[in-house]
Amino acid sequence: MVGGTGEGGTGPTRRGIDTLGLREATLGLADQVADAVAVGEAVDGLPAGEDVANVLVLGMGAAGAVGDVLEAVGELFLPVPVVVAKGYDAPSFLGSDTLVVAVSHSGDTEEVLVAAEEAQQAGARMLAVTSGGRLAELAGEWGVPVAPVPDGLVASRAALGAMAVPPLVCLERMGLFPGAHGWIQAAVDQLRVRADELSSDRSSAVALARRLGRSLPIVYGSGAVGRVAATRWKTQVNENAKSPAFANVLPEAGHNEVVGWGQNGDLTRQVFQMVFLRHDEEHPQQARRFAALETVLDEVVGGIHTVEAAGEGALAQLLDLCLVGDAVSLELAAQEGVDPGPTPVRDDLARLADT
Ligand SMILES: O=P(O)(O)OC[C@H]1O[C@](O)(CO)[C@@H](O)[C@@H]1O
Repeated sequence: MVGGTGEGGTGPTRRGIDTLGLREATLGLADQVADAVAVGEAVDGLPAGEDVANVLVLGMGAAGAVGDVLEAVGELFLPVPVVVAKGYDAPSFLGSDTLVVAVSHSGDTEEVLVAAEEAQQAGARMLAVTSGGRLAELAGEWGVPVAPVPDGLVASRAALGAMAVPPLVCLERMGLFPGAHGWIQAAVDQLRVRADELSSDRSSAVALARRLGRSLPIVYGSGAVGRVAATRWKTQVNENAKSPAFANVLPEAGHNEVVGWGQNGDLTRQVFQMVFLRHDEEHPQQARRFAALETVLDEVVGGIHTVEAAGEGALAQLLDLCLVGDAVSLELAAQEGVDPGPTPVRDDLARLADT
């Protein structure tokens, strides 16, 4: 369910330009997840699961989001901690009892390659998730198993299922995530239902994008599921709609960020709208806090919208929220006439940093 306050409403929508075909790839998440199960099952030469003390995921941007998903799953289901490293450096606990999952769609993301080399030198057990590039070459040299990302997935940010699911299946095969197949199947079932709804011109994503208009969204989620989904919403709005967006996690934000709301309310009301991501895993006390937050924020933001996850289990609900956010980001792009594919500012940044 998507609901809320604020201006706008449903109506005929423009699909706009989409040179990479991100919309089709995004709405195909259910098939992507289902296909990725077979990829995870086919990975050869997995390291032993015995005595794995921790899991370290290396990834940047959308591949870092894969790490966030694995971290949330770890928090909810795994007997060992999962940590995500989004940068050049691997954490100091890295050792032979660490399972390192190096994720890069292109296989050429510099930070991941540097941290993966460090992991290899530390004698970590490794798995690479990539469609090729230098990471695939290194994996070949090191004898590291690879979960291949299939050709045809247009960008890292449209390959969340293809990159996150094989490691989950591998974790199950290594004895670290019993029941993974069942939770993944529940996610596929829900993603099919959601994609049906989202493909309509009068979908909840179209309606929410219209209400958000040209405001800056601030996305709040709670717990592991809400934290990861809110961050994914933010980054997808950034990358697809090329718009500023922000995310924070409850209950922590209630202890600091929320304290700043109220001052300059005339200004914040013109600029920001809130999106609350709700799910069945949230702490009962959190439900009361969301209601209280609506009262506190009502006067100082342009609108408050609630998106409720559906599906059986935490993984289904997490991916469900991600899919809605992906769709909203694409609708925001369409309604502003923005092509979601190219990311010129990031390309400029990389060029400037390399000169
Ligand atoms: O999965 P990859 O290819 O490592 O890309 C990770 C991130 O880096 C970029 O390719 C470029 O910054 C992003 O599109 C992506 O989110």
